[in-house]
Amino acid sequence: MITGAAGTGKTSVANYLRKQYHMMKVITHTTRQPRPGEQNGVDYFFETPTSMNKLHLLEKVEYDHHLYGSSMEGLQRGWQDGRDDVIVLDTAGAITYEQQLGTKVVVIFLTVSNVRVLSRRLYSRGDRQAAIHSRLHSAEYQRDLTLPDELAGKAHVIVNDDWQVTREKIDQLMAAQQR
Ligand SMILES: Nc1nc2c(ncn2[C@@H]2O[C@H](COP(=O)(O)OP(=O)(O)O)[C@@H](O)[C@H]2O)c(=O)[nH]1
Ligand SMILES: Nc1ncnc2c1ncn2[C@@H]1O[C@H](COP(=O)(O)OP(=O)(O)O)[C@@H](O)[C@H]1O
Repeated sequence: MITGAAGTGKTSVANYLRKQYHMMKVITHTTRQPRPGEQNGVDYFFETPTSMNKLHLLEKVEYDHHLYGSSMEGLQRGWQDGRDDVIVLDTAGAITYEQQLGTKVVVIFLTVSNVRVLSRRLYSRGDRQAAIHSRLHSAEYQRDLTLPDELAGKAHVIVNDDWQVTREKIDQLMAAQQR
């Protein structure tokens, strides 16, 4: 399970785990608009508020004025062929999952040494200026910059300043899990 503020590299780490360790990325649902390059059913299931409300979600949050939630159908895809799942959540969702699944789940909290790099990363990812502004000023983004007390001592904190170093830390974590 990967959590942390916008731009800290959650999606990058999830994609790395998918490619390098053949994990199944859990596709969650959102009412926000797709970003350039995002595909329905790959990055998210893009929903309307009406279609979102019809889903049987395990948990649901509001983040920067949009709804996000995870469904049983999304989670079961990985279980069918015995692969480990990787899911990307805000810290509220991460707390919910950690409390429900306990030791069955490995929690990674991503952060950076200097938060000012985050807006640049969102910009280079192709996010629109207005979306970046709204995101950086949202209460949820501000909250997710800090490891919540509920995850202290449970989450593996990785400072993602340098992608090469982050990859090595993920590899070490994976090796420790397999022991
Ligand atoms: N609790 C919860 N959070 C989710 C879910 N899907 C995505 N998120 C989180 O919602 C937040 C906003 O996601 P997104 O708009 O893709 O922005 P990003 O963090 O900049 O990639 C991120 O913290 C995601 O991890 C979900 O199903 N449940
Ligand atoms: N260590 C890093 N150094 C520079 N850019 C990075 C690093 N890690 C991720 N990125 C880039 O920053 C942007 C945001 O990363 P992303 O994985 O989408 O973050 P999140 O899912 O947490 O919002 C992407 O364009 C990604 O390629």
